[in-house]
Amino acid sequence: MTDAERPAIAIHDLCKTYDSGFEALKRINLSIRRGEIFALLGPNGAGKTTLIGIVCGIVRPSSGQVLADGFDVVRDYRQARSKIGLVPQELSTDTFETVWATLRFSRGLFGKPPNPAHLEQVLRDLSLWDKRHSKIMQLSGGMKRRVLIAKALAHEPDILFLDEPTAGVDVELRRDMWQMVAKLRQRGVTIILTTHYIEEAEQMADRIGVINHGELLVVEDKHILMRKLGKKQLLLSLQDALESMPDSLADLPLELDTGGERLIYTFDSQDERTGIAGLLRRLQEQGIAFRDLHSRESSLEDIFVDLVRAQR
Ligand SMILES: Nc1ncnc2c1ncn2[C@@H]1O[C@H](COP(=O)(O)OP(=O)(O)OP(=O)(O)O)[C@@H](O)[C@H]1O
Repeated sequence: MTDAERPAIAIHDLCKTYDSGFEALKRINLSIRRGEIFALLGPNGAGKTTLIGIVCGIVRPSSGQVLADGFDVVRDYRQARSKIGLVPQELSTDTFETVWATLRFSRGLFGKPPNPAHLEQVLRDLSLWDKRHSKIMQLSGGMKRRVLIAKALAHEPDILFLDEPTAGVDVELRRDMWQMVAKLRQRGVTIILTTHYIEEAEQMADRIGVINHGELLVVEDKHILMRKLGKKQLLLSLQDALESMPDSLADLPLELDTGGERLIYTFDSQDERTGIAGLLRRLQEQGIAFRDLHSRESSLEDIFVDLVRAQR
């Protein structure tokens, strides 16, 4: 396999059972391509942080194998880890050290020779250059988050993990972060992120993985996922509210919404026959009049909620 063909991360039959006996990951198989932005989505407790922890060598797998750029994360821990930058969820950066010293030290930990020009670039990209001599504990929460990212990039990793990068950050920082992600991607860095803001994944990611109860439910190209699992809906605002769905319409994929004031008709966006003409005819026969109608397509969030619900 050439360098270009080798996946950034290759996960084979990965299982994790914590000492408590809790099975956090159940035979995960996943290959992350070089240079892609991969969004890992899942509800609370799904196993995302456990998975990231294993890839980054923080959590020990129970069985299975993970390769980062070809290096086994357990056996070749140092080489594997040097390929990876991790921006963790938690802020554990409250130190007396300055921003600059922290970055220099972090780079040194990975055995990389000093490179002040690289560190300067990272700090400038994150609007932290003016703060380089500040002690980290004196920075604001948003600035500390920027430092976490800078720290993860100090050793020039090829693979970057962002665990809930935008949870609780303000609009400006969120925008800066996404600009930075776009820039890193242009340089060929592989980016894996978890987020509760599914809209962000919808905008940024090339591929989406959905995990729940330690199982990967889907891994798919974002556009294919939206096309395959996306539904379209026709929303009809009724002239007069209905108390309940008339029996005569029970055979249709219809729901009554907002106190009987709206009918929602769901159809498959791939299907040529939408059934809308038939629906409108039947409504007319029933004397159900509407004052407005519009259509909407399911968002990634709708698809995500459906997938997780279906597993339950
Ligand atoms: N050290 C541990 N011992 C026992 N169980 C654990 C441990 N760490 C995590 N778990 C359990 O494993 C499951 C997965 O946790 P994990 O943190 O990986 O989920 P997550 O998808 O990252 O959730 P969140 O979105 O809330 O961060 C949870 O049920 C959690 O309680």
